[in-house]
Amino acid sequence: MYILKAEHSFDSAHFLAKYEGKCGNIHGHRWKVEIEIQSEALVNGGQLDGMVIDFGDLKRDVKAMVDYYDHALIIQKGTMREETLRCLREDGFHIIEVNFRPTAENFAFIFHETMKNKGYNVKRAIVYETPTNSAVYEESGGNSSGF
Ligand SMILES: Nc1nc2c(c(=O)[nH]1)N=C([C@H](O)[C@H](O)COP(=O)(O)OP(=O)(O)OP(=O)(O)O)CN2
Ligand SMILES: [Zn+2]
Repeated sequence: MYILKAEHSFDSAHFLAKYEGKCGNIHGHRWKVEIEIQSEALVNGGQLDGMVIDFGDLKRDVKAMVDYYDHALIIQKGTMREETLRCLREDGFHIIEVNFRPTAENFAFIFHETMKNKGYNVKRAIVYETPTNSAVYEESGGNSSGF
């Protein structure tokens, strides 16, 4: 089994609604995202000879995915007053509303599914919220579709 890994980071702020403690306040992270893809075989012949896929293509797709969240305030829908949201937006702040609680676990799942939907055979997605805290999502039983 071959496993390729690409990583990219994004900087964004979030808060955990209904969380008792400091993470209930707006705070920022440099989120690091690692995507691993797997393949039993390598390409035979041509430009991709000896590769699973070109690292350049994998890196481009991971970067595009995480760049969407870069330098934004990520808010779970329904956890901030509409008026506050409107004022922040009117003042030019970049707000991204998501329909999940913005935890490392949920981001790991979202990034796994996003890459899978692009056709990659994703082994796992790892999201570091801090240099020492990370969450992993992988499908139980493995996944053998895609690249
Ligand atoms: N299982 C999870 N637990 C927590 C998550 C999460 O995504 N999944 N997230 C948070 C907060 O967002 C928080 O930012 C992380 O908290 P913490 O580990 O306390 O990080 P710090 O590096 O700021 O901790 P210090 O020890 O103060 O340096 C909470 N839990
Ligand atoms: Zn946090």
